Amino acid sequence: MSNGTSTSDESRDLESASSDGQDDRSRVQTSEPKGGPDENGKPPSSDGDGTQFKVDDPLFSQRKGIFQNKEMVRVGWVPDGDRIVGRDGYISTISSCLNDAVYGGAPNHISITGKTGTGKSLVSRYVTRRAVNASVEDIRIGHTYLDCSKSSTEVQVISTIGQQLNDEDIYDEDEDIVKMPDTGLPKDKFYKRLWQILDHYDSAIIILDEVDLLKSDHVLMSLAKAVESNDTSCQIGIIAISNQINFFDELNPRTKSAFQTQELNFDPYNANQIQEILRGRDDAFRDGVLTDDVIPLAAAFSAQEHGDARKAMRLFRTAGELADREGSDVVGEDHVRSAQDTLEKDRFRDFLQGTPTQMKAACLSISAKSLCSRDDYVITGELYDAYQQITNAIDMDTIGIRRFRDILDEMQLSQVIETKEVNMGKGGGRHNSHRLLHNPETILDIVMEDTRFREISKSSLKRFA
Ligand SMILES: Nc1ncnc2c1ncn2[C@@H]1O[C@H](COP(=O)(O)OP(=O)(O)OP(=O)(O)O)[C@@H](O)[C@H]1O
Repeated sequence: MSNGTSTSDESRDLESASSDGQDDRSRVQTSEPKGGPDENGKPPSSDGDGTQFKVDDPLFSQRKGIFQNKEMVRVGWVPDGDRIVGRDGYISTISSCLNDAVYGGAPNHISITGKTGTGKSLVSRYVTRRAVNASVEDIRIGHTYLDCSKSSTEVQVISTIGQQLNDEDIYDEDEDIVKMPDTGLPKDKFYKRLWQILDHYDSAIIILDEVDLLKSDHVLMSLAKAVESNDTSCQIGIIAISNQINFFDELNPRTKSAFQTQELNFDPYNANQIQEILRGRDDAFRDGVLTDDVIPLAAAFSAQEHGDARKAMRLFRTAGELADREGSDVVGEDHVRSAQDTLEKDRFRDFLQGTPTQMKAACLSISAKSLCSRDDYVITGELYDAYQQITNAIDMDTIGIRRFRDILDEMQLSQVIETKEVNMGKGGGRHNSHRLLHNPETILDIVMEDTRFREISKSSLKRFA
């Protein structure tokens, strides 16, 4: 199998792999000792500016790490086609939509929906890269990838696309170099500069990931109509990606009429496909370090969440990092379980960050219930009782049942809980009943990080349930 390339513009992935694909430990190992011996007779090294350091510095391990090429298990790494599993049909449809760009013609716009971790970004970036490489002589294809969760206003989108495409000196009609700042210009000037930059290309493929997070869809219309409006001669093809299945139906009608797309919906993976995806990256690890259980277990955890390859890749990488950190020579089942726990905590911490204290108290109440009761589902009234006891115990304001229901709705939307309606039988009526989708211990650990909840110990929770 051949290695793919990484793209520098990966923005959603916060993991810190080094850009050359080597982890930091292997770089320490390759430092060549220079200069005279130290007080123990060992040769000292220099970091190039004359600072001396010892090769056997106890801060750093001299052992070989778990990874051979950690970059390959970074979520944003774009592999070659032989490592892409089960996406041939989508690859073929997207490539036919982009085909005209290869000759400098107009690519078709594409809208892609699908659950998280179904390969939408990967396949879009992979096919775009193939199209750019396949362009016929003298045809220039510009390509950009933009994460709209980071660039969500119209100006941010325009300036980011302009900056990414402005990779060499482009001159305007007055022979001045076109510069694309982040801010400080009226909107029409941003657009003018973008059109000048785009004129430099025959066609451009613009990937807008998380497009539902755009503050306004006007920018989609402007880009889609740019040639028709004589703003630029560059033929633009937009690949717009969203997790929200209805996003494209809900566009403003004017945008929808300008932005006609080939629609694709990516299916989730099954556990076997996830295993295959991970096996396609096992050479990220050194030979023989992965025990047999690692890939099936990581795939099973990810398959529980609709077959999310993003989660699988994170588990795979984090398990390796944990093994590396504890100085283990192998990655085992325990590392995958700990990775699952770490990632779940991170995810829950992200969710709770910035939410009101009331949300934390509500989370605590359902965690207490699910720790102490054999019944998976708890009706709203019982949860509210537990919540009230908790807020009273720590002398916190208590919200009314209506607002509490809103909080439960929010928890359901964020997939912290699952809610169903239950019929309590004759005279009992119908009630909403809720089930925690996470490990209650994990949630307790995170909620307890907030000092206001510290006085409630884990052991005392039972009395609230
Ligand atoms: N078919 C596949 N073959 C190999 N690797 C894959 C495949 N699908 C996804 N991956 C890997 O899984 C991870 C997540 O994929 P990707 O980011 O493309 O998903 P996504 O659908 O765009 O997710 P999100 O909606 O969360 O952005 C990446 O590391 C990607 O390389």
